[in-house]
Amino acid sequence: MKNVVLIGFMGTGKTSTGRALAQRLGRAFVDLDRMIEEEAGRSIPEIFASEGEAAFRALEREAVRRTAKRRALVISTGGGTVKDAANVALLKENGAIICLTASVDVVLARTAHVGDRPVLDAKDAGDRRQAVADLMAERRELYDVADYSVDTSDLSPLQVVDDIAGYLKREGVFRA
Ligand SMILES: Nc1ncnc2c1ncn2[C@@H]1O[C@H](COP(=O)(O)OP(=O)(O)O)[C@@H](O)[C@H]1O
Ligand SMILES: O=C(O)C1=C[C@@H](OP(=O)(O)O)[C@@H](O)[C@H](O)C1
Ligand SMILES: [Mg+2]
Repeated sequence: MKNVVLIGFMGTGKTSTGRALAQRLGRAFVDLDRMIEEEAGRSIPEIFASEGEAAFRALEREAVRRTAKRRALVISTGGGTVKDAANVALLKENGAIICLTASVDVVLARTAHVGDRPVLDAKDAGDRRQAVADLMAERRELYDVADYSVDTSDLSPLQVVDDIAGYLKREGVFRA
């Protein structure tokens, strides 16, 4: 049984949609960020502040290594997980890769709370919209590894789940 792996930029809905999709499919759900937080006993912003991004990325690689070899999961990645080619290869080995996208303004609205997403906060030099636009442009090609993509800008989480479940059914990944 293949995993279903959600990738995409911050605020596209990977965590919330992944949880709902897992419920819909009757599959176990793993959010890599939550897994890292639970194991470290600290939040993602705390890990970034105390140990830096490189240390976070090492924890993320380890979380991917252990999770990707499991079966029949819905896995939500973090927005930067696919920066590492080895992470992508591991996740693809046994996973259907679904990319969630959203417009700059929708991402801006969904990530407006400063303090939750240290990568975006670090890039925000007073113009948060510009920070989102720049980082999104910088990372756009990384998300091309997906087998299927959904623009979530004008969809409710439920509609996103329906869309992905329809794709999986058509592809025969799950009897969704
Ligand atoms: N399709 C959607 N429509 C409206 N709000 C959404 C949608 N998907 C996610 N959200 C909201 O956007 C915020 C970020 O979602 P989240 O699942 O954490 O995204 P990600 O994990 O991709 O960063 C949350 O407040 C969530 O409730
Ligand atoms: O894009 C990134 O580099 C990051 C995205 C975050 O996950 P979400 O995309 O779920 O917010 C989290 O992994 C960390 O803050 C770094
Ligand atoms: Mg998330």
